[in-house]
Amino acid sequence: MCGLFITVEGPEGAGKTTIIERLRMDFSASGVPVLATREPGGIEIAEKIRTIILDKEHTMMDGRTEALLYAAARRQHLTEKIIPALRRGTLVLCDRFIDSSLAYQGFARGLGIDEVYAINQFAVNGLMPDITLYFDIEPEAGLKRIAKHAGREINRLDLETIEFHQKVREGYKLLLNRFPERMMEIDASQPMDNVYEAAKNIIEEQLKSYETK
Ligand SMILES: Nc1ncnc2c1ncn2[C@@H]1O[C@H](COP(=O)(O)OP(=O)(O)OP(=O)(O)O)[C@@H](O)[C@H]1O
Ligand SMILES: Cc1cn([C@H]2C[C@H](O)[C@@H](COP(=O)(O)O)O2)c(=O)[nH]c1=O
Repeated sequence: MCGLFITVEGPEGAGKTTIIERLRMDFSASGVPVLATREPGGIEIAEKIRTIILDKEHTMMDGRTEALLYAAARRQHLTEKIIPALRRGTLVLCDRFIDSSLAYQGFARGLGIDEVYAINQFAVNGLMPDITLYFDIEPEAGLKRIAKHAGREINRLDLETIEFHQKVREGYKLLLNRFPERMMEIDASQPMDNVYEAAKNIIEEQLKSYETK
């Protein structure tokens, strides 16, 4: 695989989507081929799965069903969009990936990080991100941001209890210890420009070491 695969993770309202869009525009303007995409979604089949998972009416959805649907959406997104882009040498910026499943379904939902990792290994077939930027924020602060964000639809996962969102953050902290070689933490409670600069610097460093390989 030739391109660089960067994922951005974190609790709700950490600023992932906003910063990815700014990175996409800036890298693209400086001539770097870049693709910004998201999970669950990014392509038609996965966007349809997203609608099913996040529908507020689906309160009866079983935790394992939820985990399998995220993994299925991921598989299709990888094969149809991410892998072809990486083969073309593109910088891929993906809003959430496998670590969301580990933190939300594995830890917060209580299915087990190892169990959810196993079903996801079947989905990704060994393809892991080169770098994962973890945007850290207290869930209360992140949820306040999205409540203020005009036009941001509130989905089934947003409506989970504050304890659930705190467990998501705790889950991410466990993952930082588990994958120190690829996961890097950024304080996302900082002003937007600082978060952006921190993310951009890390990616530029990666691009440099990648070019010298
Ligand atoms: N560093 C920041 N400081 C203040 N507000 C921010 C910051 N970053 C993002 N925001 C604002 O917070 C809101 C949520 O941002 P964004 O949608 O990028 O978060 P997200 O991490 O993608 O959320 P989710 O995963 O829940 O979709 C937006 O209104 C955005 O403008
Ligand atoms: C990929 C993935 C996502 N989730 C959760 C996290 C969020 O609550 C929603 C996605 O909404 P966003 O506004 O696009 O962030 O889905 C999850 O629980 N597990 C996953 O694997």
